[in-house]
Amino acid sequence: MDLEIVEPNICIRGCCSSKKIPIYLPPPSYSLSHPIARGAESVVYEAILDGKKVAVKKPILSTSEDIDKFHKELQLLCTLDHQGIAKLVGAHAKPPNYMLFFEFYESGNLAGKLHVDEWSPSIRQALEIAAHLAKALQYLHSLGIVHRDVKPANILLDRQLQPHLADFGLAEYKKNVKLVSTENWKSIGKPTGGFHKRNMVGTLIYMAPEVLRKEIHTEKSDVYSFAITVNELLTGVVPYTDLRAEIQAHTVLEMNYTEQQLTAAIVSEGLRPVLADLQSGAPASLVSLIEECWDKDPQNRPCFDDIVVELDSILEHEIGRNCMEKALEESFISSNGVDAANFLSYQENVSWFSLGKDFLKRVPTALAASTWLDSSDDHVYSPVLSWGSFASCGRRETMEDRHFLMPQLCDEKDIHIFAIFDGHRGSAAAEFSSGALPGFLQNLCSVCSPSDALFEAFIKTDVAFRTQLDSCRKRKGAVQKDWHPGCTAIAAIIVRNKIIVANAGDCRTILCRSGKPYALSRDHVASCLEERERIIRAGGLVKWQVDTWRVGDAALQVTRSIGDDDLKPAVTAEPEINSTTLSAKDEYIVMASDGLWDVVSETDVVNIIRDTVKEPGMCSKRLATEAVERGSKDNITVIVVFLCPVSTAERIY
Ligand SMILES: Nc1ncnc2c1ncn2[C@@H]1O[C@H](COP(=O)(O)OP(=O)(O)OP(=O)(O)O)[C@@H](O)[C@H]1O
Ligand SMILES: [Mn+2]
Ligand SMILES: [Mn+2]
Repeated sequence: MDLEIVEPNICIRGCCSSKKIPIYLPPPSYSLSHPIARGAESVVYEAILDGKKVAVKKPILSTSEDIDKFHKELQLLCTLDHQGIAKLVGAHAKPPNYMLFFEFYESGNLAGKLHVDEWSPSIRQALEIAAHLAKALQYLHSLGIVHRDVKPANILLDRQLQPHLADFGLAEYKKNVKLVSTENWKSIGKPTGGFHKRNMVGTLIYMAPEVLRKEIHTEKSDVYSFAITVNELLTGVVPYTDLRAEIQAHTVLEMNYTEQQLTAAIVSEGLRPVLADLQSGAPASLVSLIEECWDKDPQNRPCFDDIVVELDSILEHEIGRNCMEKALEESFISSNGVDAANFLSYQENVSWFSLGKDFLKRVPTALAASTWLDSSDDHVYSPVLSWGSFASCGRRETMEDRHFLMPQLCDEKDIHIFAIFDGHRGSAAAEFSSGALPGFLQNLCSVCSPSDALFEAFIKTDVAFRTQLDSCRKRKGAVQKDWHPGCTAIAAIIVRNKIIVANAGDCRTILCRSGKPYALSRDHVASCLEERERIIRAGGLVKWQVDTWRVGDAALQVTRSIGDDDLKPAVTAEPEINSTTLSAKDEYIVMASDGLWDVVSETDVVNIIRDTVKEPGMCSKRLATEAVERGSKDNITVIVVFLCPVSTAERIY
């Protein structure tokens, strides 16, 4: 952006000057459109400057100290030029309007991206953001500047999701930082109850122990905040929001935990956020770098010169790994003969999901008028839904669970479908079913009731999968003859105030009604007498093997499933269907694969959700994490659907 510079380009006080950035933008060159953020100390607007979209930060000036602060921020910004730092393009540095003009970053700040958009970056994306950020901080520190407010809300993302460090409101030359004086604390906010509290908590979770003790802030304190931020990026969890019970409260943000308690725990007990876990794919070297960076002793934390080198090498390794996997896939695809060594990778390379999805042509949305809403009754209770999910492979090496969330089926705002498939003997059946079931349901919704549609869709999906598997077997060598993948399935349809759950296998759905859990499905396992008798009547074989009742030679524990063609028809795909009418007493449903229910009881689930921020994605994640911690050895998938509005205060902020 080449803007005309009016000489002398120096502020009234003589402290801010620049060769490139105009300090007195003439009012006709810009127009503010609307505020996009309101901070404690400023309002940020979207604006147009010389025909280009920009962001304008306009400080709230109430005292002469505030004007000093503006000059300091401008002075620093004029000296900075780095692609990892939010770019200042101009200023208006005289009364009555003090303003800073920045390049506009389209994807907002990292806090919003993670917790409002629920973006979950790949390991590679997270590493790239961390590396860019580390370089920006390395640059700042090389100029002798400490930022002192590194946190996701101050990291802006452009369209390509590259990070740009922003908000130099607290930045300072190292030589000028004496003590973190109360002056900084004063400037953070006038202590007006709720706001003050919220702002303090939002900030203090990123502050290093020495800063919390009001000792000196050094560049190592930025290293600490950087570590908390990168860990948040990897886990997607707001720091300290899923603390264990031993420390009194589960969530800081619910304010059970006072600032003083949290500060004390961080400073004296060495409390830190839950570290990113290796199961999620975070490289071990990255996890230990985070731990080093948040060491309680600033001297033990590495400097950004070292962090940059380390992150670059972790990133290179990660890219190398991705390339190798890709090369393997490609070499596989280009080789025609599929030999035994390739067999495993073949199973994984057939896209069973696409096969399922393309199995029948879906009805164009406009045509698929559902009859489910026809029996309209004007006075029925209508629940207000919000939903979220979380899936983890837990301690297993592979993930065989699949799930889908299909709110607003066929654009109907009152029809929602959610489903989980738990694969066994490979993930093929689960993958295929998650692709195929929605299409079948969509086709059936205009011709039969929701429960009939569910019943039919389960059967059709099972037949389709086994047909598909057969035709793969016929293509010579493609799929082994004795490979019989299967999956359990649970699906819930919510139509206005009715919920209908279809289940085949041991996934489970519960409804929390007046604070108590009610099962909306029954587990189909061989340890259940009724199911055992049904299998035998259908000509199947049930034996006590090792520790429990199991079906057939495959020794399956579940008695109903999609796929498992060696055990058909005894192991049926016919679902059992339950339904209920919802009222204001109904709070939420939880659907999960057996990986959760094996170790967490229905009552525990209700208790855990009670203590978790009321955000369905976070509740799902919290339940799955709990199951892993309790030693679940299985894959875990959880879907939480709230049935009544949850106040935003109880959600994230
Ligand atoms: N250049 C920009 N492009 C897009 N959004 C921006 C830009 N600058 C700021 N914002 C938005 O405004 C918010 C506040 O900006 P900034 O942190 O600089 O202000 P602040 O008043 O110092 O805030 P705080 O209350 O955190 O101290 C950012 O988190 C971001 O969402
Ligand atoms: Mn900020
Ligand atoms: Mn600020």
